[in-house]
Amino acid sequence: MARNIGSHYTAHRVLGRGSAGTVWLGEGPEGPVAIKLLREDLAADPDLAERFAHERHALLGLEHPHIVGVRELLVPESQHGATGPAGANGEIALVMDLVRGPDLRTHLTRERRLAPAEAATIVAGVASGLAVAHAAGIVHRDVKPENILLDTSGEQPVALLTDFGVAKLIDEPRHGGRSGVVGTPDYMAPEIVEGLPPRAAVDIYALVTVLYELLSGFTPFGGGHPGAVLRRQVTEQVAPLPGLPDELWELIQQCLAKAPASRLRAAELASRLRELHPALVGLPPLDLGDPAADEERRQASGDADYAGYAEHGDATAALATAAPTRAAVPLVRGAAPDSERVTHTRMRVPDADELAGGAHGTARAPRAPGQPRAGSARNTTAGARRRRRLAVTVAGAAVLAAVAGWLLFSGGDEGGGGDGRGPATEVTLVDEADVG
Ligand SMILES: Nc1ncnc2c1ncn2[C@@H]1O[C@H](COP(=O)(O)OP(=O)(O)OP(=O)(O)O)[C@@H](O)[C@H]1O
Repeated sequence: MARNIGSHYTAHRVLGRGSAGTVWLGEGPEGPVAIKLLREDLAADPDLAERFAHERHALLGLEHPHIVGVRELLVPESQHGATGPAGANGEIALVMDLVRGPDLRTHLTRERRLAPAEAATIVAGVASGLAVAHAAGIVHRDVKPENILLDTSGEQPVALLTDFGVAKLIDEPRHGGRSGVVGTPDYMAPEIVEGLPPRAAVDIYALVTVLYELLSGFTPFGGGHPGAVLRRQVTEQVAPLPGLPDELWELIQQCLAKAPASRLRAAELASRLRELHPALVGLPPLDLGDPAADEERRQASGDADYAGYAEHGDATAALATAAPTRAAVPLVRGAAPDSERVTHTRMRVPDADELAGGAHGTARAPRAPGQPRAGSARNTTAGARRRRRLAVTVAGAAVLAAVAGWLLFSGGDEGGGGDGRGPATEVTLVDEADVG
């Protein structure tokens, strides 16, 4: 049912849901738009509304061919002061350019692996958008395939990064309150796990993790329990992908360096990928085996919905019929899932004995390059439809450091069940719903 958003916009139908809210297909004075309505509990937080209002210029000022433009920001009347228009009914809404096409997750789920030239083009575009944001002092903090949209309305698909600044705004500590770390473990740079403040290099790490995933069909350190994923981010080296040109592989390794300063900057990443592009043209997707799973995945991803995006003449209708393919995935503090298909798991803070107990059971069987990690939800067909994300809320940096230490020294890829002790740290594990 249509609803009014502010005085100029109408939301018609849901395009998709994320952890922070729901994205609607809407209409404004200048035509179709996408409207992201923040969850009610977030919008009701006066501090958060204030932060959004405060960041109005940054959010609205980011303009780049590879960034989804934010046209308007609506915040509750009492909060916005003289900074901009009010959202109706106490809502916080971001009015965005409507992108006519699937997100990169949907595309990758269907294709399983992309040809190196296509992957490089997508990532180079997003990197050039990041370069502009970083130059403006804005770190995205949640780069992942779900936040990269593919505009398929032109001759060539164009990748656009969305959700700029939202993770940061939601994650900022309340006055005198708890600080938090929000993210998606598979894309989380090691320095975040170690409790350092996220700088531009975390976006590079996440984006090149996306590049690796586009090429291989899996993330370098994904699979198993989120705690194990975070531990690998800090301790493991990335496994090589056989068949990649050396220069591309070297670039990937450099950008997945544990030390943030060793990574390329966004503009360098974009230009290096563009320089490499001619050598990548014509290379097929990596052959890492398992064609039966490829076909199953393609069917499970819903060819009919996807085909709708390719109809340039009626892209908006295609968007409408394809939505929503995934359910809410709470990543954020106090997330209240609005889907019945999500689950939560809690992981407690280790006690002193466990922290002192050191490593046990961390050894994993060696994995041939390209082979799925044992126990990896991501790398099974079912796993393609059930993705895991994580919210880590900590009561201060000291607790985060303890958790990081525990992640480093505790064992077991599937461990982490809690017994209710140590409520200071909460890890919320969410299984994303079936996209089929
Ligand atoms: N500007 C847009 N134009 C068209 N569709 C959009 C736009 N922004 C978001 N969407 C659709 O809405 C869905 C939900 O977006 P949203 O940003 O809320 O969540 P997410 O990024 O998938 O998850 P999370 O916020 O939990 O990381 C996206 O997957 C995408 O399909």
